[in-house]
Amino acid sequence: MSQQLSDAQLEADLAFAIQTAREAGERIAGLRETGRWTDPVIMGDVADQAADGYLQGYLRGRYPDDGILSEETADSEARLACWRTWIVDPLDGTKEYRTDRDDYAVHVAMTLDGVPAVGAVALPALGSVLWGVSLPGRERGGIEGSDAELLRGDSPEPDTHRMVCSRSHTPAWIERFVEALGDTELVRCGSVGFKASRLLLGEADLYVHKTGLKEWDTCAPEVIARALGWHVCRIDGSAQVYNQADPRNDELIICRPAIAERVLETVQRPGIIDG
Ligand SMILES: Nc1ncnc2c1ncn2[C@@H]1O[C@H](COP(=O)(O)O)[C@@H](OP(=O)(O)O)[C@H]1O
Ligand SMILES: [Mg+2]
Repeated sequence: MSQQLSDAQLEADLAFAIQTAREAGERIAGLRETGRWTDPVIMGDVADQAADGYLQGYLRGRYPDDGILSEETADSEARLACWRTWIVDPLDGTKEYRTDRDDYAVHVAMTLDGVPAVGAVALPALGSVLWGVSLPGRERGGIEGSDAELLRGDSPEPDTHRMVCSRSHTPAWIERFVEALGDTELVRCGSVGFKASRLLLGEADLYVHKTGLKEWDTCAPEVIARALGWHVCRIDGSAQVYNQADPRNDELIICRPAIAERVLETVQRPGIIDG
């Protein structure tokens, strides 16, 4: 990172991420509550567009020189030249939103030269927003709209690990992985942001996914997990680099640093995810 973000700018960016994630989330929760759309797919599309329009309008107005990468808007290579790029998922966990479940989220993150910096994950059905700053040396995170305290990555390990995995894109290798890791039970739910929130709220310990993720799925959840000292990496152990020309990044591991080596050794063992 060649340039430095001032403390004042960091505060403003964080407040902006929290506010816009919360307000976009309130909009899509409200849309669903109206009961106006009886076709769940149409309702999901309407919510996607409503949240995206809101986020894009706010972002373009406030930060006209920053890059934007959103799941719901045609991509532009202009963002590749930007020091600051916002990466947003207006509705993560679309399938769950459509089926009246609580496990969906709005993600708003900001990256600096591809490094995750600021993030907010709104959980509209729960009325809360998790937030974080993951810049090295300036890490901090928390939750608004809830009395809960977020768990740090060095919090004690339970004897049996609870691993969150996708409800609707459950990979075939997951049972092999869980058996090889031992003492692990599966918790299936939607949305990357919602899954990361399970770890930070003490309801799960580990998240491993291999295929189909995009930068907007992982960026804001990664920021918050890193901000609280959780280990976040790809399946080969390397760090995600954001604002790439191809937003498909596929993989994500989030776990406590204390078990990172064991998780990586198990997931990389021949025949586990490549079998
Ligand atoms: N195998 C796969 N193929 C396509 N998309 C996938 C995928 N695995 C995860 N995703 C995407 O990652 C997000 C979280 O998935 P899941 O809820 O299954 O964990 C979803 O984003 P959206 O809901 O924003 O489309 C989903 O589309
Ligand atoms: Mg998504």
